[in-house]
Amino acid sequence: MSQAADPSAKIISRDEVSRHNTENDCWIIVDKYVYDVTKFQKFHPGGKWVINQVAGQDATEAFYAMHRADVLSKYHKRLCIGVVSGEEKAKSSFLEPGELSAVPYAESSAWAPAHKSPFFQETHFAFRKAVRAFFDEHITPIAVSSDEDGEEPSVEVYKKLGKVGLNAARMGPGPWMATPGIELLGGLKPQEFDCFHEMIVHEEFARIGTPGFTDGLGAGLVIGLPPVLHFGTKDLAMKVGREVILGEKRICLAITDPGAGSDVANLSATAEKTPCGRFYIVNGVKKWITNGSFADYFVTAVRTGGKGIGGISLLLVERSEGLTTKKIKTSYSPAAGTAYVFYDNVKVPVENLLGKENQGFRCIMANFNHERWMIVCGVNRTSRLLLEECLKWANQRKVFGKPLISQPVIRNKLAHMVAQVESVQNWTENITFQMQNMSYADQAKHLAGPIALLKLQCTRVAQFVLDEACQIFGGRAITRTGMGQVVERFQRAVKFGAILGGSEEIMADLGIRQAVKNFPNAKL
Ligand code: HEM
Repeated sequence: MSQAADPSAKIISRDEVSRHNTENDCWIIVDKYVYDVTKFQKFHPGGKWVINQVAGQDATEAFYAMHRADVLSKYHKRLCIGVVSGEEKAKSSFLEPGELSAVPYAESSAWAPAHKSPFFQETHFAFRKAVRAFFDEHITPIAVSSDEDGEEPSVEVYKKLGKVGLNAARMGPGPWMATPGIELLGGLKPQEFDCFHEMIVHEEFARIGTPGFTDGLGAGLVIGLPPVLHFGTKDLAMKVGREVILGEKRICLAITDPGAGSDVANLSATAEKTPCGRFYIVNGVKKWITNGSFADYFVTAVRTGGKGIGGISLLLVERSEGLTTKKIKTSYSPAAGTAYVFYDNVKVPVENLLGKENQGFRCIMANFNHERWMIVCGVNRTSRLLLEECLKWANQRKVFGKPLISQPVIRNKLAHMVAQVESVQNWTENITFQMQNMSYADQAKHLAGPIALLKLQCTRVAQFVLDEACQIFGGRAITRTGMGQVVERFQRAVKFGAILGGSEEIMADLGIRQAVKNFPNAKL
């Protein structure tokens, strides 16, 4: 909370607070601030009785036993009437926008006190701070309620992200970073932007802690736009790239047929050329298309040739006559805009072919590496967020008269969570370094296997972390509001990463198949 927005300029003594100790005149202290909760009591979700018990008192300990710190930042402006005298300079319990968490392991090691990183340098530090501040100020305040209400992000939100380069950044380094009309955060120059800056962006999106709404914020763009930029004609890449990067239009990737799933080679949607040769006519259905319900563009996998991978092409289809979408009720938030896409004789200009006809499978596979790596960055950041929640909770929650963290069984759980999250982080940074130093084509050749295995490990770890987090939070982990809400939300989304972009089973198989390719006298 910035000082400018802080209504607590008035200095109030503890004595003065203690005189406001009745139901009709009720002040409390939390941290260094004084709150007048007289009117608020009757709206308090935990009831007025609990608040009355601490009227006129320092309620800091009681408060933190029951709430997340962000509850206070939400109500601070409305209820705060001053600061306790002599404590004006004490550190605020709120993080300033962009500030790092002081909880151990809440940030990756590059950001930990006294640590150094071979990968993250000055530009990354400034960039992370600015990106986080942007999210803290513009996105996080609407994220929880949008996730809960299933409200899709508006075009205005997309435009906001576009203006500061956060749509472009999710494509990775490339000429699109210099799209006119965007100004990168943290004073970063387009030519300085690398894969580690991109990693930061994916991580900060995930740190919001609302997987459904966060997917609504452009998961479709991250996987849908790269094929246009890499395999579309120059004109198409320029036009669509600009519109999507600036947030004026939304895009999604429509590969999965209801019947094919991970078995992409067997998809059945068709595209037939018109006799004049100028259009394709597309027919078929796609399912589980993230952002499909509000997308303007659909990068669609279609069958243009015979059976198997040799008959697949990739087409950019605009929302137009014959194309309709219908929302799917998923376990995570409808804010992700997950949808069916129906194609009924949709006419698509041949110039919208991405790559070559019947060679779409290659484009799809090349795109998968980036998608899987992006999933890893986001999922492991969410695991880390859960870890932070658990550390804070175990520290503040008292059971049997002692903080939860004083129980060896809880410390043991936390130790395994930390060890696993940090392992994935380090492997991810290594892979990111390889990506940074390989061409897009070389990445497809050399990193498909390692990225697949990394994704497998990452989503296994996420499920382990989530399972332990549930045990640590107990009933709160299955409650949509309150202390365990981040854990609860992740329970409804954890399988997303384990299935999308290739299931864990496919990832394991691909990883080993790729490795076997390089065996001398390979037997597979
Ligand atoms: C500025 C003062 C306060 C505000 C703004 C506030 C706000 C809230 C909110 C929003 C909730 C709903 C759950 C959540 O989202 O976390 C809640 C629940 C609750 N609050 Fe407060 N609260 C305040 C002070 C207190 C105090 C001083 C106590 C106890 C002495 C207290 C005890 C509780 C309890 C017991 C619950 C229910 C928790 C649960 O269901 O697990 N609150 N409060």
